[in-house]
Amino acid sequence: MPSLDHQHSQENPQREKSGDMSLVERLVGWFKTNGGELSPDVDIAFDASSGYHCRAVRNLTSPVVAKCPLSLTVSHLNLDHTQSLVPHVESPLAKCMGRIPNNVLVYLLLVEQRLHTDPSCLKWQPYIDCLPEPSLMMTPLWFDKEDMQCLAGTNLARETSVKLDKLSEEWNQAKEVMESLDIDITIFSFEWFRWAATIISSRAFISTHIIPGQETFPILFPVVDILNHSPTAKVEWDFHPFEDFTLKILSHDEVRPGDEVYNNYAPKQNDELLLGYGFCIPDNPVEQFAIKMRLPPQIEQAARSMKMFEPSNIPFGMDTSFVTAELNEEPEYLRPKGHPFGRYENRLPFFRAIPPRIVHTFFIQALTNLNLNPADNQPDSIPPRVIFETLLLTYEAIDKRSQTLRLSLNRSSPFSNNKQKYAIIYRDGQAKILHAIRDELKAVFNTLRIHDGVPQRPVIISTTEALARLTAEFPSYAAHFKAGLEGQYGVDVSNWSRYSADIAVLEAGEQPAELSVWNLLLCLFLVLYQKDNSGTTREYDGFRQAIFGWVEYLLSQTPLPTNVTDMDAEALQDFVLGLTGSEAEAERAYTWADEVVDKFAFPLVEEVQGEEVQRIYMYLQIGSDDGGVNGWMYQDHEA
Ligand SMILES: C[S@@+](CC[C@H](N)C(=O)[O-])C[C@H]1O[C@@H](n2cnc3c(N)ncnc32)[C@H](O)[C@@H]1O
Repeated sequence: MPSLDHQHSQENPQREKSGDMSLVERLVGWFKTNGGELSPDVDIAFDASSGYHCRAVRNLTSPVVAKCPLSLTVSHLNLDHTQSLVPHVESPLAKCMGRIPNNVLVYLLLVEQRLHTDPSCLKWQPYIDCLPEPSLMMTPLWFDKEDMQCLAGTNLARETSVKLDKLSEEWNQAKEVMESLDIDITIFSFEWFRWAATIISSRAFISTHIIPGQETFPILFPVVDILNHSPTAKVEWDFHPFEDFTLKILSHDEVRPGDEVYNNYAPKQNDELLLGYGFCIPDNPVEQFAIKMRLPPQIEQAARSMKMFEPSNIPFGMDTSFVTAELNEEPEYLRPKGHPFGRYENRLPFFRAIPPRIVHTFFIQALTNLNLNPADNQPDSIPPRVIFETLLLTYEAIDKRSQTLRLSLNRSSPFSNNKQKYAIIYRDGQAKILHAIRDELKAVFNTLRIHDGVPQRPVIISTTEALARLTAEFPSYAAHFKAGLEGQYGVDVSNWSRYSADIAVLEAGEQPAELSVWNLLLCLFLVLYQKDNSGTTREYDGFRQAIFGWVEYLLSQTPLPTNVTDMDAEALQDFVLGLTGSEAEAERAYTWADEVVDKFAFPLVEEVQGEEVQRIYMYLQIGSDDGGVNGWMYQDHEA
């Protein structure tokens, strides 16, 4: 297959010169002669970064910038000889009507108009000659390997290959149909097919307003489509059905001579702009982060049978319309604070960035993780423990996603081309949103931390705080436990910051230890609690001691196991002072602690002196006091 450049330079050397003003003059002449209107106050200019565009040459005397009659439009309809809405073109492609989808037929028509050498077949030549060349195409469909690297970690990286696959499938099917109809396909190729698809995605309008009452299809309006996009342009699209389309600038008297006159393609996010048009808007105000998520089918089925998709069972005051909405492949969007579309209704401020369907998905998973029956939960009084689990699952998913799309700091190297420039604008904008939402969720964890004292509300703690409580409440047991830690893990327990630093280092290495420390600690806590209850050691005055309160809470969530794991109970003696009970009791305590850790412990990355370290946390509350209706969940936590 000859290369594109070679192919088109052979046919028409003029076409090499994008920006050639004689081509524009020819286009405008042709347009006006055939019933189009272009304001006398504007001209068409060209620059390398945004191509042809419209510019005011003087103050605008009227809002009308351009008006294109239906008769000049390009669409598959031109191949349909049974209609009289638009002129017909004589083309063998007419035989493909009904055999090739309309949106694909228009690609073939464009390629034919672009490459056919017989002038008598060319209906829109002045227009086609001004369309950007393949070498100027900027959408990811035209990215090379290096350009694609700029999209690494973004949703568009995948969508680009999905779109290319779909296009290639459409091309293969179209080719098959043309061959079966004995159409000469020498001028057609996938490369030109891709060019035509890009022309349509970057400049076609939808037919709905000019040809109402018919299935929607893409339609090109020559000259009107020369205006570039600005998200702040105030314009009116004035369609006269079956007649013409006029593009008007509202507040036209604000446009100064020399200003670019913009269209507004409607609020579009950078993924849509980049994929369809090949450019992006820096700091695009409507930018969101697309996310697709489904429950595993079995869990979804079970949840449905438990009526969890009934609107009356949707928690947190969320909008319930998603339960009846058609499930499709469309993504949903994470919305950062201050988004112009507003955020999602939710009684819990930290969930307002997240679409209700996604929160609901994690809510169901949270109930599953906690072995709770949905019927026991009133949607308007969900226990904080369940809220916390939902938050944790949401955070973990967003945190994981944000690992694959890091914030890029101090980008200093220049872009090697405009494709990369726009790809990076999009990529960095996406990373900024994702990390802002991750930080918003993470801020809740920061408020739930305690560093000292007996907590008066549910908390999250690492083994550092648990050991500190142990030292305060049971000093001799703590001393024994710490000696065990030093001996077994080589950590320095002489003060809490040294311990934290050492355990974090182990966590990052090949033998992470904090889960095991939790296991041992909880085992000790239980032993202490049981001793106390049996009245053999000391008096227990209920909630004044955090450790006993925590054990009671954990026992309410995870009862003592009936089956125990075999273990070396003697090894426990290095940590649990005076472990004189039966071996079976020690094994039971250890098994219980293991189950609790397995179910409730979670990793959280925190920043210590500018470095990210991972610690293992537990959610704990004292006894049954879950923080009440005005608890942490209803506060707005600053990221
Ligand atoms: C409808 S056409 C506008 C006319 C186009 N400039 C041309 O040369 O024919 C849309 C294309 O214009 C360019 N474009 C539009 N708005 C832009 C903007 N704000 N910044 C950069 N390029 C823009 C993109 O290449 C886009 O695919």
